Amino acid sequence: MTHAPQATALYERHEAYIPRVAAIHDLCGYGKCSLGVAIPVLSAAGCDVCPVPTGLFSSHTAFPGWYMHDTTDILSDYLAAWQGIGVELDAVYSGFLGAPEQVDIIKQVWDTYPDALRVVDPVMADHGKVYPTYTTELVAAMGTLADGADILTPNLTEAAIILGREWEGADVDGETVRSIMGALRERGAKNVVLKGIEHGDGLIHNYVWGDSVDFTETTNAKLPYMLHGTGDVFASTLLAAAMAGRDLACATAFAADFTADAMVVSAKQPDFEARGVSFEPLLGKVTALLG
Ligand SMILES: Nc1ncnc2c1ncn2[C@@H]1O[C@H](COP(=O)(O)OP(=O)(O)O)[C@@H](O)[C@H]1O
Ligand SMILES: Cc1ncc(COP(=O)(O)O)c(C=O)c1O
Repeated sequence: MTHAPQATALYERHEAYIPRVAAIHDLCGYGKCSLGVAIPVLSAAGCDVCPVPTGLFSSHTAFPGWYMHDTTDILSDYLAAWQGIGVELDAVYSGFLGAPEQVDIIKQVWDTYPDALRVVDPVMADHGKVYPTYTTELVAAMGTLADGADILTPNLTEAAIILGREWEGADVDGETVRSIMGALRERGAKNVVLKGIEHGDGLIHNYVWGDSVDFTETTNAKLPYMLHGTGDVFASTLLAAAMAGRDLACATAFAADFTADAMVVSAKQPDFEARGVSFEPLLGKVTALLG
């Protein structure tokens, strides 16, 4: 007998209610990523997005000569002021961070809002390499944040770092996928979405597994180019679908399809490989999640 994967929604959407999401990411002046993706995508899903900037960047670090301003010093007062005016949150979505102290600040936010959904995109590395602004301390701290997530969305490099394992490239077999996801769950992550796996079949595979979803795989044709910002588009659309009341199997499939569609739109723009992923014309698909 075959067993159809089961999944239950992590967030129950009530028709007239607008959920509030704290988006804890950097702000980039140029390049499609982080808050520049999270704010429009979650807003299109009818969420009230409250940004917490972890840093200010002139551009995505894929561009040479980028400038960064670390905002760690302002964050405690910034968040205390929210408490002063009684801000309530339904979800806390963190991504690219500027310093290890920011992990403690996010854990304080979790403590302040114990019922809010904790979504951790452990943005810190790709293709076996840590991003240039990430120190050893920040990488270690990010691992502890991953352990407290309700939804954790690492790529293979980030998963290997969190688990202290060797990065084996993007082409890993099904047994390795289960072993990585099982180990991340054992450390404490409730649901894991493992992104960007290849099995040499011309497809990109994403996997989701956790307390609220049986082990499920989604596949998309692998497009013959890479663009910066796709990780943020994937995580933001996944959360948009979850906040619209979709279960994580549906949300993962939605995110993978949306990201691939955005990559196709991007390829029609001038100089597209430099400008990163363009998703703006597709935001109506996110709003349609509410229909
Ligand atoms: N070349 C591609 N073709 C199709 N989908 C892609 C491609 N690159 C990325 N994606 C989609 O975007 C998701 C996020 O990928 P990626 O940008 O590699 O994440 P990260 O930046 O966090 O490593 C993938 O899991 C996949 O669904
Ligand atoms: C400033 C900044 N923000 C966010 C990201 C994450 O971007 P991506 O979605 O391309 O993984 C990066 C990656 O290098 C970055 O440099």
